[in-house]
Amino acid sequence: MTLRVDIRQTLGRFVLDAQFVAPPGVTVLFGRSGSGKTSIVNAVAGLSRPGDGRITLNDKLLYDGARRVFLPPHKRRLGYIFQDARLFPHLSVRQNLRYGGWFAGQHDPADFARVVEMLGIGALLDRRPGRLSGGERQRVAIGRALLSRPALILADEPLAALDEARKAEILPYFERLRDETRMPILYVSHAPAEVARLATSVIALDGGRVVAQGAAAEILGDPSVTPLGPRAAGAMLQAVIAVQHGDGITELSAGDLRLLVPQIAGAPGAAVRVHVQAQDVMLATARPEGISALNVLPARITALRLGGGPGALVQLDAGGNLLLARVTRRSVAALGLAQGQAVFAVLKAVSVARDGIAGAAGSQR
Ligand SMILES: Nc1ncnc2c1ncn2[C@@H]1O[C@H](COP(=O)(O)OP(=O)(O)OP(=O)(O)O)[C@@H](O)[C@H]1O
Repeated sequence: MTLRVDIRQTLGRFVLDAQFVAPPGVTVLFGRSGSGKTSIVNAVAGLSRPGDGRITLNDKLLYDGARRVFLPPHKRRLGYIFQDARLFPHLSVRQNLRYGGWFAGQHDPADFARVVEMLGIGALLDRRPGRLSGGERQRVAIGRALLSRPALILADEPLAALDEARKAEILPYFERLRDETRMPILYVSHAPAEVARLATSVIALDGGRVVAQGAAAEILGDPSVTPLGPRAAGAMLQAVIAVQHGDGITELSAGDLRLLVPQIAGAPGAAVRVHVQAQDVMLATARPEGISALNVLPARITALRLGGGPGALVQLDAGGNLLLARVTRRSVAALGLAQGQAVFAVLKAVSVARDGIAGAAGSQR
């Protein structure tokens, strides 16, 4: 699946002027509030009509301003997951799920059973949505979207209305959606941890424009792309489980790096992704001794971005992986940090999530 978007739209005083290509996988529209994420989703869904441009999904033309083509929403084969689950309150969970299949013109019992099992909603089938928790309702909404056999799922901040515990409950289901069904998803988020866990590619938005697009690790590791500001910056490393140590430590391998994290479940070889927030990385010009941090990584400075205030973002190459460190300008001057310099990165905290079919999940400090 490849979605191609090239649209211009004036919404009051806001001008959306966005061009991007969403390759297969989870493409996250990432940007602060008001950057135009929902406006793009609405245009792709056919809920709004851009003033000009073109939208295609594979070979299918959804919208073409010049040729006056506008495919109505129900002909676009899209599955929707909103912030609020929007289930039919008078129907049972089973009927809500069947509605998805009915919309696709078919009910495949094997498919139904597979989706119910994947989302762990078998025990809820006879309940009405009013008697479900927010997290359960959202799992049913994911199931309903899947069973409509869409060509693309649109997920507009599907976790935003949930508390932290419910978010942690739902995120693994989106990972399973990504890794097991390979369903293409256009996912709206302004939460860096969510982006680091789920994104295959990232489209960074600012003021209605695409400021960067590319593979998740590359965009998240770029100090010049900080849609939410440098405080929220953080890199994502793709790794595999290398060794399960007897003392409750898991050793990961990422490029030429070895990382130690508190134990996460999974067999050696299982793919994981590691989110390292820039504020959790300290820099030293010599290898620090007598330090409690498990991960002190040799690295090289590849870019430096000085902010307008007291802060600076430093991009590092550590064994072929991009990392970001947030330090003060004062430290940059005191340590004489410069591009090309060899340093040691001290990781104070990382979080680890599954990545790919054989993955494992967990989050550690
Ligand atoms: N129909 C409309 N008329 C006027 N202005 C609009 C309309 N729709 C959206 N806007 C404006 O366009 C801008 C982008 O809105 P949009 O909802 O796409 O942003 P967003 O990135 O999804 O934000 P959020 O994360 O808060 O949902 C906002 O400034 C909004 O006020």
